[in-house]
Amino acid sequence: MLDQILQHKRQELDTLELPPYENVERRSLYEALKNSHFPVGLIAEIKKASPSKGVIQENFRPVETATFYERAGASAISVLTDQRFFQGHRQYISDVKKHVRLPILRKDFIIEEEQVEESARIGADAILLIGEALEASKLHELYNSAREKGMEALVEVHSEEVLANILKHFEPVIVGVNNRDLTTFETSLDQTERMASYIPDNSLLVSESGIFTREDILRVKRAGAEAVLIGEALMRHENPMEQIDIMMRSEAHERANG
Ligand SMILES: O=P(O)(O)OC[C@@H](O)[C@@H](O)c1c[nH]c2ccccc12
Repeated sequence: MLDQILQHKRQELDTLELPPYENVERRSLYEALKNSHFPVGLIAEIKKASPSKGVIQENFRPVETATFYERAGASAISVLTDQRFFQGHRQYISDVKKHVRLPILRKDFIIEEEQVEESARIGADAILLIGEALEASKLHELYNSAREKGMEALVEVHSEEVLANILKHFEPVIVGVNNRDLTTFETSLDQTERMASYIPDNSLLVSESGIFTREDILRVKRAGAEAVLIGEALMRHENPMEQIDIMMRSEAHERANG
């Protein structure tokens, strides 16, 4: 599946037209995650559909959902912009950015410099860079480019080998472990537990995908995650604020902390 997506991205790049610059104030994803008032930072994701689950939310209203996430105390918002496989759009970033004060992560398959420039123009605060989709040297180059443009990057990995390769080049400030294998869609929180010991001490670990309950959150937190990235569990709920409350603010957290 990942190969198919990347092939499509390369085709899209041939006709990519850069939009004009949105005049935005950039916000730090890292700071927002560190300063979470929940026991872990929360990146709340906006996605209409995915290749593994099909349409997740029929009545899709990205701006409204983003404002609910913000009111419920999320640290940051992730917005899918891939059209073909996730029914996203780059316009959603500009729209959401106008209505919330949280940092916004552009969730897409970024493989070339033009997409980094595009992300800066539409007002993204951070971009996703997927270890499994990029050569480590290319990933490093795009990472530096994002930083130069005033953005941050969430460097996502699934496997230990891919992480090891990246660490030969540099230590990303924010590392995401994707619990989902993008080639098979197999998802297991074991992945965060397996990978945690390989993450550099100074990197902030985000556990991504397949998180549905407060027990799931406690589990990845215990493994060392300082933040979680949650999509489906919030998008399927008709009241995402209540769902965030249930998952993030539980007494179970207080017991675990106290
Ligand atoms: O909906 P979930 O299982 O909570 O997962 C969210 C997020 O981790 C997932 O959308 C994701 C993680 N890495 C990606 C890379 C591309 C597209 C999507 C993703």
